[in-house]
Amino acid sequence: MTLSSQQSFETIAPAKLNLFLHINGQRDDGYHELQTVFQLLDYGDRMSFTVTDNPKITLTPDLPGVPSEDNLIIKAAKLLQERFSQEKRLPPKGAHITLDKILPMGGGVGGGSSNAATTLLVLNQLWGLHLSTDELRAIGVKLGADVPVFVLGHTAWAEGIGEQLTPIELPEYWFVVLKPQCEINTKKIFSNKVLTRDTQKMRIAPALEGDVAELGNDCEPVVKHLYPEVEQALSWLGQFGRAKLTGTGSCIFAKFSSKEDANTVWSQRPDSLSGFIAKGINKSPTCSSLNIMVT
Ligand SMILES: C[C@@](CO)(OP(=O)(O)O)[C@H](O)COP(=O)(O)OP(=O)(O)OC[C@H]1O[C@@H](n2ccc(N)nc2=O)[C@H](O)[C@@H]1O
Ligand SMILES: Nc1ncnc2c1ncn2[C@@H]1O[C@H](COP(=O)(O)OP(=O)(O)O)[C@@H](O)[C@H]1O
Repeated sequence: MTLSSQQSFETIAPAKLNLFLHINGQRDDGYHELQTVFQLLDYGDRMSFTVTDNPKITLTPDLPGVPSEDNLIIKAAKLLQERFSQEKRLPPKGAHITLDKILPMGGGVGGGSSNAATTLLVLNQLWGLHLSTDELRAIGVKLGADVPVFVLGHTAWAEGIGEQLTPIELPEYWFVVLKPQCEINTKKIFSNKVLTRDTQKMRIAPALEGDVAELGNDCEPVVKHLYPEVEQALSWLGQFGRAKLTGTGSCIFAKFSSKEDANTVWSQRPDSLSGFIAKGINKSPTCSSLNIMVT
């Protein structure tokens, strides 16, 4: 049975970590050129989708602080509805979507982008649109630089503004991800005058595992300066391994070779730090259950 003959679908929208993040320049449109590795995690928001004949897109529950029209899920569904009308020349279908948000917002783990990509992948199939993954990636990048990697649905080496992707296979390590008590606006960090913007480009996705461990995040000095709570969290986690910022923060992480080691550190964390433990995965659960080939 294909998904287009189904009416409902439930899945996890996974989180990501940036195992390192280099900023190599700035384009004329203000966006920054990056090199990074996106590591997908086996931890994320639960989402469900039910097709409706009525063209309305509804989402429950509301996300506190995010008006419905700004929610990336609604924006993604509406962009896809426009394509539906163009391709099928029929009145568009609608959807009822539920979101069980567990990922910290403004945390650099890509929750909003992952929600948007999951919406594109699932509704593409439930509405019987049959757009290719490349077409969905092109729609996704209009919603945010981080969306295409979640459409690809694979841990990846990334360049450009984060949309030029090469899938890679990494060992499935465990990560302790800690969330200091602050949310960080991506734009605020990227517009900071003293942000490093001239890290030399690496010529190729390095033989990743060893090399990536040594590489840092160019946003870290600015974020540590503006948010002392991030600096404190980094020094606490740094006692147990190499601790790094993900994206523009505020979450930080360190890698462990077993769940037990990760748990030992997690159980000792200060009360001021929330977060989660997760395993690194190569392929996203949504792409696996939708039988999408990674290319
Ligand atoms: C920095 C990264 C690294 O993974 O992650 P987060 O910390 O946000 O998760 C991403 O590139 C963020 O992607 P995303 O959160 O989708 O960003 P967008 O909505 O496209 O952009 C938000 C703002 O960040 C700036 N921006 C974003 C990406 C980029 N390559 N250069 C930029 O200068 C732009 O000012 C833009 O207005
Ligand atoms: N579905 C969504 N989930 C989370 N955030 C969303 C969503 N839609 C819009 N947003 C907005 O995007 C901002 C950044 O989202 P998020 O992906 O959680 O953080 P980050 O980009 O730091 O990983 C949020 O603070 C919120 O204002």
